[in-house]
Amino acid sequence: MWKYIRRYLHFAVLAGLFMVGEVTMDLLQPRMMSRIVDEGVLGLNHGGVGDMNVIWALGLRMILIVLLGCFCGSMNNVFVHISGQNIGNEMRKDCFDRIMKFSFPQMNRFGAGSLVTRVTNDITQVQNFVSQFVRGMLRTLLLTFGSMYWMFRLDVRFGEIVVCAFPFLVGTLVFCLWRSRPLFLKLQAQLDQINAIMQEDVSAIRIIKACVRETYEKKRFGKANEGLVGIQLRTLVIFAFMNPVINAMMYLVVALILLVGSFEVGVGRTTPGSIMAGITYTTQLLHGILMMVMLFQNISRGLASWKRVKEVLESEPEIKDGTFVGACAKTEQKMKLKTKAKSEPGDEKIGELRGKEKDKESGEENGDKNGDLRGEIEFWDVSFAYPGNTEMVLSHINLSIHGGETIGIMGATGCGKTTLLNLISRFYDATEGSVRVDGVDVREYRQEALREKIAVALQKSELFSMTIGENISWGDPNADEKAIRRSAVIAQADEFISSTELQYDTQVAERGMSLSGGQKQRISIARAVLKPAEILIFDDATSALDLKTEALLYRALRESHSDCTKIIVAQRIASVCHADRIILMENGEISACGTHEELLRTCPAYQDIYRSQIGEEGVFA
Ligand SMILES: Nc1ncnc2c1ncn2[C@@H]1O[C@H](COP(=O)(O)OP(=O)(O)OP(=O)(O)O)[C@@H](O)[C@H]1O
Repeated sequence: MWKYIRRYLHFAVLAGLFMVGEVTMDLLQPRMMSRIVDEGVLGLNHGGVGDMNVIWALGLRMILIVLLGCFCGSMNNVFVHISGQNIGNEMRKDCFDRIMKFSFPQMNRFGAGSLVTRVTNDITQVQNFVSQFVRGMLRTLLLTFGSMYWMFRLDVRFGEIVVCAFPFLVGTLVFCLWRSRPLFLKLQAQLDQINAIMQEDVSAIRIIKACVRETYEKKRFGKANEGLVGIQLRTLVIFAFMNPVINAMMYLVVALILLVGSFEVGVGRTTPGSIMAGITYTTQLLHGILMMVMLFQNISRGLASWKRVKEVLESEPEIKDGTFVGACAKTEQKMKLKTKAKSEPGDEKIGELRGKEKDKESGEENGDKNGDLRGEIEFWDVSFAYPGNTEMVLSHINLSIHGGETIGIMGATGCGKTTLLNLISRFYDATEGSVRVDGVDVREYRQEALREKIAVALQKSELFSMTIGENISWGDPNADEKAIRRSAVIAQADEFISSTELQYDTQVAERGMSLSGGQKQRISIARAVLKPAEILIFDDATSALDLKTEALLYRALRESHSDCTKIIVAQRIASVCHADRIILMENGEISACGTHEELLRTCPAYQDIYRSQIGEEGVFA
C-alpha cells in the first residue's frame, strides 16, 4: 500500500500538519475556559472580584482559536480526501490493468462477481481506511495524549486517574478489533456471492422469466443477502457493545475527577476552573477514544479489503509476454504484394515443418523473423489439457495452414474445435508441442502483436452499450464511415441497419439485448471483418443466420478477404463446403482433412454428416 501512499504523501503530510493545527486549537480551549472561570468570573487572582477585561480578552482569543481550528480542520479534510480519492483511483486503475492481463483460468479462480467487488467495494473500503487513518489516527493520538498531558499539567491526580483508565480502554479496542477482523473478511466474501448472483441473474433474465424461475432465484439471492445481513449484524453487535462500555468508563473518569477535584479545591490545591478544564479534557479524550472506535472499524474492514485487493494486484499474469512484435505493422503495401499461397492441402509431418522453419529462420534478423509470411499457422505436435485437468482435450495435432487459405473445421460438440482456435490467439499455452503464427512460436510474441494479426467472431456475440457504428468500429477505432459500412455490407448487416431510423447511430442496449441473435452475430462479424487482420477466425459465428444469408456472407468474404487466412468452425456443411480444406475433428484429434469433394468420396464420418444435412444440399451446390 505504501507504493500508493508514497505518490500522494505530500497531500497526506499537508493534511497531517493542518490536523496538528486543529488539535492544538482544540487543546488550548479548556485552558482558556479555566482561566475565564478562575480569573474572569471568580476573580481568584483579584481577591474574589471578577474581571470583565479578562473575560473579553480571553473570550476574543477563544473565538480566534475556534476560527483557526475550523480553518485547519477544513483544510485537513480537503487534503485527506485528495490523497484518499487519488490512492483509490490509482488502485482501481492498476487492478483493472492487472485483470485485463489475467488468463482465463485466473479469471475463473477469482470469479467475475468477486473481481467486481474487489475493484469497487473493496477499494472504497481501502480508500476510507487511508482517509480515516490520515485524519483520524493523528487526531485521535494527538487528542488523547494532548488531553492527558494537559490533565497532568492541571493536576497530577487528574492525570493519574486518566492513565489508570487508559489500559482498560485500549484493551476493549484491541478485543473488538481481534473479534471483528475475520468477520470483515467474511463480509466481503459474502458481497462477492451477492455480486455473482446479481450478474448471473441480470444476464440470464430471459431464461429466468421463460422458465418461471423468478421465485427460485429470489430465494437464492435472498439466502445470500441474509448471509450478508447476518455477518453485518454480528459485526455491529461487537461494536454496539464497545461504545457503551467506553462511554461508561469515561463517565467513571469524569465522576472520579469531580470527586478528587472537589477534595483538592477544599484543600486549596486546585481551582473550580481546573476541574471544569479537566472535565472538558476528559470529554475530548472520550471523543478521541470514540473516534478510535470508528477508526478501528474502518481499519479492520480496510485491512481485510486490502488483503483482497492485494491478491489481485500481486497475481502475476500466467501468460507471459514474449518480445517478438512481429511484422503486423507491415501494412497494406505488403498485403498487396503478397500473392495468395495456396499450396497442396494435407497434413505435414513435423520433420518437414521443422525443415521449413530452418529455411525461414535463415532470413531472421532485427525482429523480422517471419519475413514475408502473412497469416500462416502451424501446429507442431500440439497436445493440450486445461489447467488443473490431466485429461488431454487435444492430442498430437499436426497441421499447417497457409497464408490466405480458407479452412473449415467440423466435429461433434466438445471435440476440441474452440480449444484449437484458442491456442492460436494464445488464450492458453499448448501443454505439449508448439503453435506458430507466421513461423514464430506464439509464446515468443508480445500478446498484443499476436492478437493484432487475428480477428475473431464468436457464436455468442459480445456487443457493448454504444451505437451500432461504434460497435463495428470497435474492431478498428480508426475506421471511417465508409469502411464501417463496407464491413457491414460484407457481413450482410447493412440492410437491416439501414432500415432502422437512426441507422448506424442506433443505440444498442446492454449486451445487445435490443437485437436478434442473427443481427448480433452479423454486427460481430462486421466488427471482425473491419479489423485489418491477417487471420480471420469464425467460431460458429454464423450459427444464427439462415442458410441464404450465410451463403451470401461467405461469398462476399471470399471476394473482400481473399488474402486473409480464414478459419471457419461450423456445424453445417453449407458453412464450410467452399473452404480450401475441411478438417474433421474427433475426440481432440484430426480424423480427416481434405476438400469437400475429397471428404465426400473418402470419409465415412463426413458422408454421415452430409447425409444428415442432405435437405440443405441445394445451398452448398
Ligand atoms: N475452461 C475449460 N476448462 C476445462 N475444460 C474445458 C474448458 N473449456 C472447454 N473444456 C472442455 O474441453 C473440451 C473441448 O471443448 P471445446 O469448447 O473446445 O469443444 P468444441 O468442439 O468447440 O465444442 P462446441 O462445438 O460445443 O463449441 C470439452 O470436453 C469441454 O468440456
